[in-house]
Amino acid sequence: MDIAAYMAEVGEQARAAATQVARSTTAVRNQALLATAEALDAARDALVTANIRDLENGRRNGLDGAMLDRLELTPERIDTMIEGLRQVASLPDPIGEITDMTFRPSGIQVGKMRVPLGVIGIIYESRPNVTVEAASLCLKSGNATILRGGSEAIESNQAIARCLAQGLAEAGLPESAVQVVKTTDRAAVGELITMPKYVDVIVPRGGKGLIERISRDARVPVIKHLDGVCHVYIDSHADPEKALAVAVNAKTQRYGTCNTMETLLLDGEIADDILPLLAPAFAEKGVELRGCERTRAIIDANEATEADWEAEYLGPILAVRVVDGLDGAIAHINRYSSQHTDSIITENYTRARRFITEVDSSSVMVNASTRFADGFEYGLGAEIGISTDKIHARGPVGLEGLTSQKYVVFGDGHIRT
Ligand SMILES: NC(=O)C1=CN([C@@H]2O[C@H](COP(=O)(O)OP(=O)(O)OC[C@H]3O[C@@H](n4cnc5c(N)ncnc54)[C@H](OP(=O)(O)O)[C@@H]3O)[C@@H](O)[C@H]2O)C=CC1
Ligand SMILES: N[C@@H](CCC(=O)OP(=O)(O)O)C(=O)O
Repeated sequence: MDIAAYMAEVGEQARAAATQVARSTTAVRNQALLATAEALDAARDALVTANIRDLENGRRNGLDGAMLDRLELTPERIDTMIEGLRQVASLPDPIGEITDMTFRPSGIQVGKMRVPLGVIGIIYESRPNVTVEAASLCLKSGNATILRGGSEAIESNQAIARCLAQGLAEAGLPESAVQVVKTTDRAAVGELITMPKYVDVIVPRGGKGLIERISRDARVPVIKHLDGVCHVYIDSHADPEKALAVAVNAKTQRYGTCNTMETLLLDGEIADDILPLLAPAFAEKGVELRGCERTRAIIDANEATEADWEAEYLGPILAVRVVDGLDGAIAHINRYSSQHTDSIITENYTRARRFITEVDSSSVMVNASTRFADGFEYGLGAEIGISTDKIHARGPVGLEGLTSQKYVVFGDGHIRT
């Protein structure tokens, strides 16, 4: 396959489709979402068969249990994808909303209209359900999409792509409004991120390898959805019961997500009291602790090295460090955090305020688990992911994050003097 030619064709078709999607009505886009839900429901057998092929290939290629779990399409996960499409259809349409209308002294009326971004390219992990989530949010917000899922999910994603094409066609929208890249060759990623003529923005969801590639090569604006090296800091004014509950939840509720805690920080003043409570709770869950010297003087833990403070384990391992108060915690977080999500456990109002002001991450929390960093939990209805960028969207990105605003001006033959 000539990858450059193939991707140029995909891009050209997406650009043409974007115009049609942008001018379609809410009802038509909702019809496409609901018809896709029906198509998925009717294609359950085909989806499972395609997914079994992916799982078999994955096993042969040595994928670990966590990766296989993310790859799997169970009947319940197909239900959730179908339900997700229906939920997105029921969300308010952000497109076309005009706000901030004011009359200027000249007599013209100036406001802002919410509009789609155009063509969005999304590069994401081997989780077939993300194909449906990303496609549905982009379509609802009036965009065309080029989806490049993880290579291990290629068969499942192509089966889902057929359902999306069917849903779009039934609503009278071009099938190329959502295209799933047909090749696993990473050269296609290289093309996607260097086609500003056809692609308006790239959303990369992934880890270190993807970060390096995007930072080096992208020539299209990027909204990074990257790794989560998330922290919980237990302050000396923490309520021990809350500290225990939050720390255990932030690490163990789901190991493989970007908002899972990877490093636990404790104020030296309370480490002696809290660590002996935390250690058995983590041991019970099978979490390996890697501690600094001060931690290992209090509890049994393996030795943490510099690499552990930077690590995103995505598994049952936790780095633990005893720090000198809030200053030590903020310094550690701003040095090692990936600016995704960080939380302080404290009953002290002033320290909580300092933490949320001085920690430079997309979500900063007080007495809450980092696992809450999620579009659904924040009330956005759904999310495309969690932006670790500062512009154009930061934190969980829902429909609004996939749009922009343009100025609209109403006159009545007004001229500037
Ligand atoms: N912030 C957020 O919203 C989210 C962040 N993540 C992060 O993703 C990571 C886990 O997912 P994982 O699947 O391991 O991520 P990877 O970065 O390994 O893969 C994600 C996607 O990027 C592609 N990719 C990776 N490296 C390159 C490269 N050098 N050139 C071109 N394409 C590349 C992969 O393609 P291929 O299949 O070819 O490897 C895949 O499609 C974690 O760091 C997690 O925090 C995950 C979900 C959401
Ligand atoms: N916001 C999500 C996590 C983001 C996500 O999808 O991560 P992943 O499971 O690594 O693809 C959640 O809280 O479950």
